[in-house]
Amino acid sequence: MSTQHVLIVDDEPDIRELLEITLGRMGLETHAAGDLREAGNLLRDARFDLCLTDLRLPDGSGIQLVDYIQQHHPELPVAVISAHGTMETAIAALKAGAFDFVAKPVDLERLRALVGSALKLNQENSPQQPDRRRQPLLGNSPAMQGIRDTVAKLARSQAPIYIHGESGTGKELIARQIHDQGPRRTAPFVPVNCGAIPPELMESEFFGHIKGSFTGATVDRPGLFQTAHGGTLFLDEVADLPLAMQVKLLRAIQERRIRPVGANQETPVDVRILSATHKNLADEVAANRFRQDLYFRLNVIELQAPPLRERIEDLPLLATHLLERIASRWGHPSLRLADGALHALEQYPFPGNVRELENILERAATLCEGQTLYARDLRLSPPNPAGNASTTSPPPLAVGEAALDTQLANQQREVIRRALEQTRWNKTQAAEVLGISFRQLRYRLKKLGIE
Ligand SMILES: Nc1ncnc2c1ncn2[C@@H]1O[C@H](COP(=O)(O)OP(=O)(O)OP(=O)(O)O)[C@@H](O)[C@H]1O
Repeated sequence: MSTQHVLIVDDEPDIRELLEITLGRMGLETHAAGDLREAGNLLRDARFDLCLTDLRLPDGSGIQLVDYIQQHHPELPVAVISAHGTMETAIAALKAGAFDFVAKPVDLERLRALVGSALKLNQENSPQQPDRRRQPLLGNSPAMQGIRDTVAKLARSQAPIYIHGESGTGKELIARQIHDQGPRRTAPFVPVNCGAIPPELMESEFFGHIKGSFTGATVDRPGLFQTAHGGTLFLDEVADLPLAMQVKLLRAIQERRIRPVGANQETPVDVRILSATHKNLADEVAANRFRQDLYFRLNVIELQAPPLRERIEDLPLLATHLLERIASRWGHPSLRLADGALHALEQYPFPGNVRELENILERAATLCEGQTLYARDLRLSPPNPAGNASTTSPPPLAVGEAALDTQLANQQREVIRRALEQTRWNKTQAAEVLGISFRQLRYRLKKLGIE
């Protein structure tokens, strides 16, 4: 691989030297500039793979350089070095498009991790491995196209992103895309439903614990931060975090260090934080249920996931895609929607958004006869304005009881397995996802013969 070039912009010779030595040891070629003007000249004359800039320069601010690079060299990742206590400027730099920041005094381990991630960005152009497990973010509505463009941009940065949107609008899918398209994609994406962890276990879930730290801690156990090291931690339903945990989380994010329960030492962690909730986080702050300082740290960049009813033009594409998924999961031949059924769906408000669409189609696929789903198979709750659709529907079902039972059992098995996989086999969380109690889940696992 050819040598990679890094532009270092800092007016302090000591820091420049430290950076040049550290990066040189990583096999990188460094070029240094003492101010904005010199940096501009170097950027015009040579090609760089990364730029590291101080925020305070003799002839201007590092944010100006971030802006300049965004405009003239959008492919070049730029990270800023901020003096301690200027967190707000560092956040402003992230908003301007810097991909990350490192605080002074520079922690060399952290610097090396940052440089490593930045240089992976340049390999982005290599063709992506097709990955069948990756779900695309579907929809050609202007709103969805906008989200895909923003995701592509945000994936390159390390800035915390807060995704706001109603339940089932695809917030987790968006977070996954940000992870999958960024330099951290080979490391884990760890989703956590903050509302599903019992408060007394929260600290140990997030930070891990060491053997003997409390009754039941029989082995050392890593927490979510350690599991996500090098990757992304997605805090879903972040508004549900208890206040005591919010303080600890803020500290972990700020210091980029955690202390496992019962440990004497802190451990450095390198995790990008994405978060989401269907609640209005600003309202939660106003009601003193969410800490303002944590809100500012999480909400550096906000993304809105639009409700399905506001981009109903995406429905045919989504429905086709979801039906393909259902058919292939069940080993069915392809399924299709009758025109009347599509029309009925287009009139429906979808309070549960894409997830609800998926559930409606899955249920309809169980109930329908043959390969076509008709309006009445959908069982939409409000009065169906496409009432005339029934005239185009076939006669009532003639499926035998036993066959229906088997289909329903298969469907349940499938949905439960998905919930378990999604929650990394955490039965308490899986029960929550499924909207049933833990006992009910245990009962069903036994009944359906799932181990
Ligand atoms: N644009 C989309 N394209 C394809 N599938 C989508 C899209 N949006 C959502 N989905 C699908 O809808 C389901 C719900 O999405 P997801 O879990 O990301 O929503 P969410 O907003 O995180 O939900 P919740 O608020 O309940 O946590 C998933 O199966 C997801 O794959």
